Amino acid sequence: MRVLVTGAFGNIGQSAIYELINQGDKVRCFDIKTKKNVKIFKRLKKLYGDSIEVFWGNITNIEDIKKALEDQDVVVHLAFIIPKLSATGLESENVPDIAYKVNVIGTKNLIKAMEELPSPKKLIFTSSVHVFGLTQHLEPPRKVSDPVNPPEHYSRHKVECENLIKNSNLTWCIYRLAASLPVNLKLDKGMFDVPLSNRMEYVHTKDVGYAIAKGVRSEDIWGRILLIGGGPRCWYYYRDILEKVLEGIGVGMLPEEAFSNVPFATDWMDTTESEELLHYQRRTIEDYVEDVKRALGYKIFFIKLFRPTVRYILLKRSPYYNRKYVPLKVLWEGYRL
Ligand SMILES: O=c1ccn([C@@H]2O[C@H](COP(=O)(O)OP(=O)(O)O[C@H]3O[C@H](CO)[C@@H](O)[C@H](O)[C@H]3O)[C@@H](O)[C@H]2O)c(=O)[nH]1
Repeated sequence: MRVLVTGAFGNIGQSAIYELINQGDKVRCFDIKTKKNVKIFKRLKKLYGDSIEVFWGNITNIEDIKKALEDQDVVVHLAFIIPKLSATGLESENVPDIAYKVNVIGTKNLIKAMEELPSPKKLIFTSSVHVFGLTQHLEPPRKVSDPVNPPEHYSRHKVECENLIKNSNLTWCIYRLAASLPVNLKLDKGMFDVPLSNRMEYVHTKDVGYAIAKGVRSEDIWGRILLIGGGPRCWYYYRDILEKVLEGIGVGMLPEEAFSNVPFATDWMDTTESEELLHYQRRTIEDYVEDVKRALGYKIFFIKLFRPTVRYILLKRSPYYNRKYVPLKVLWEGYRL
């Protein structure tokens, strides 16, 4: 199959490309031409040869999309400005107008361009658990039949896009993703915005890529909204996820007072249907930590060596950590080489 992937060089995009090519599909990547994306494409081209091509373009320009759509069978639409750990370096909540243009107008353009084709194509769109809103007071897990209640620009954009897609004449499937962290993890101050006691389902980016690749070839997913998460064994509190990652890379867990206590829009989800259809739940958070360690390589030695300094720098980035001086005990906690 020929698959057009928008936002191909982001976190989920790169995982999807790998799995699509692995199952024998040809991938056309649609993304903005930045230095970083050009570098990623060069690396992927070396690995995948004729199975991959690129179409540099802007999702806000419908003519770019029309050209990219030629001869494709399925579209996987990932291009979006997300709230945290965004590949673009922009965060939807800081630049809501720019984000709206890319997220909603971009999706509108894509739908319009696809609808104008002689035979409209299939579309997989990645939405997010965020659309359920702040649900910590409700009994988990979230079900697909639960109402949406988007609390921020990003999830309002997702709900608007979901509705546009549902009301289109395309053959569509919507994947609402749980928290899926990139393997090349950057620890930025956004990590402090989630309360440690917040429920959060984890899903490995490679498993999302696998679910997308399986979905492209599936007969059964169309017309459905699927909740895509790691399943009950990946039902965590944010504290568990963060602790595993920070311990794994040698930084060590940071004190509770550095974190927000305003609830965050993540939760556990009922993924029974998606797992039955796609059989994608293959990895756990432990696999992720190993992947992050591998990606960091020798840098882990230096993180461990300079652990108190790294902890100091991180804590000073927290908008919630009000202490003028970070106690030595906090900085040196768990230090060993
Ligand atoms: O105008 C733009 C802005 C962004 N992008 C690309 O979109 C991708 C976004 O990637 P990233 O920021 O790493 O996001 P992901 O973690 O991959 O986000 C995926 O998963 C999210 C849910 O977790 C969804 O909201 C997103 O749509 C989906 O791309 C990148 O390649 C960007 O270059 C564009 O093509 N055009």
